[in-house]
Amino acid sequence: MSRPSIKEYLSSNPNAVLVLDGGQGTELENRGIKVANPVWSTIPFVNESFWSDPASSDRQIVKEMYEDFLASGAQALMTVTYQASFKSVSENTVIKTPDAYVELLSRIVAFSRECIGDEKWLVGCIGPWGAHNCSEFTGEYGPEPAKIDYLGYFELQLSAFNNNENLDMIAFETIPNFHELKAILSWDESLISKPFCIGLSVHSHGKLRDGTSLREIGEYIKSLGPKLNPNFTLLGVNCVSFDHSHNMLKELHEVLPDLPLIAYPNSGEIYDTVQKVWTSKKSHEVTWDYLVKEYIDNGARIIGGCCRTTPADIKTISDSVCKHSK
Ligand SMILES: C[S+](C)CC[C@H](N)C(=O)O
Ligand SMILES: N[C@@H](CCS)C(=O)O
Ligand SMILES: [Zn+2]
Repeated sequence: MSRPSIKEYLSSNPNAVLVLDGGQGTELENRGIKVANPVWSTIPFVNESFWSDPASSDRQIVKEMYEDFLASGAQALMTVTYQASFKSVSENTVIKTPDAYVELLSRIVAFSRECIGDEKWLVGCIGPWGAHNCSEFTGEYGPEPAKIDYLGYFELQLSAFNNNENLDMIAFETIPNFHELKAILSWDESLISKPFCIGLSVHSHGKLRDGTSLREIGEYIKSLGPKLNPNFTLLGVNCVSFDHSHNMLKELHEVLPDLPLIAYPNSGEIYDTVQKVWTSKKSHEVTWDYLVKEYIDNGARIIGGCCRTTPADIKTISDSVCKHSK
């Protein structure tokens, strides 16, 4: 393998800041793939022609998307598996069995690795429990969120990613509910056996979508002490309001000053979960350059973009990372 472990790289290069790619799902949508369906951005891969037809246009589109993110300066790139839980896939596609599902994930990871080459880090993306019913921007997980079987929901995707050497890190993304976060943080090395990060889904007013304060989350993580899985590598925010994201990072950094952070906000648009479209009201009171500096000043070690951010945004981020990191 020609690349170092991402966790070791971050710890032995304490001033390095890595650039992550942008919102793959919405970027695929920009390029003509219809992602408004129950498995969202994973849709191109569930069609057998993606694998059997070398001239498949979807195959070309995914390849070109990765090429453009790489050309923009991304050093860590994500698999397009946000809504690829076994539940979402088996209930909504022709892929029904655990074996066929694990084979699908293995094909996606191998294809993504082929697209990005051996030098870059590949991050296995896992969306939250709430992705399957579109509650990732509300955190409303029903009357008994503590009783949801989170492990049962994530287990197959997680073990497939743990066992895949093409993946350098696992990212739990857009986590909106404190019970879900606590469940993930309770899993030891036998359940998450490679470096992992967690992106929180935070309201623009600065609380987790379910109302928990970031301070309480930070205090909870501190209270876990040595019980924390040593593979837990970064905490941060993703798919949050562009204009408010730096305040969230600041609050996390204040309570967890030694923990590497990750930040990748969305474009500032709002997702309509019924129509599955983004409102076009993009609000940018600040610039990427301002945000990148604020993120770095507040402990960010990986910076990128989430939904509706494009290769052009990643190029801007990459330039600002060069300018502001030491
Ligand atoms: C806009 S993405 C982050 C989420 C997609 C949503 N779970 C849906 O199914 O429409
Ligand atoms: N990283 C995901 C979206 C998370 S909200 C994707 O773009 O597919
Ligand atoms: Zn997003």
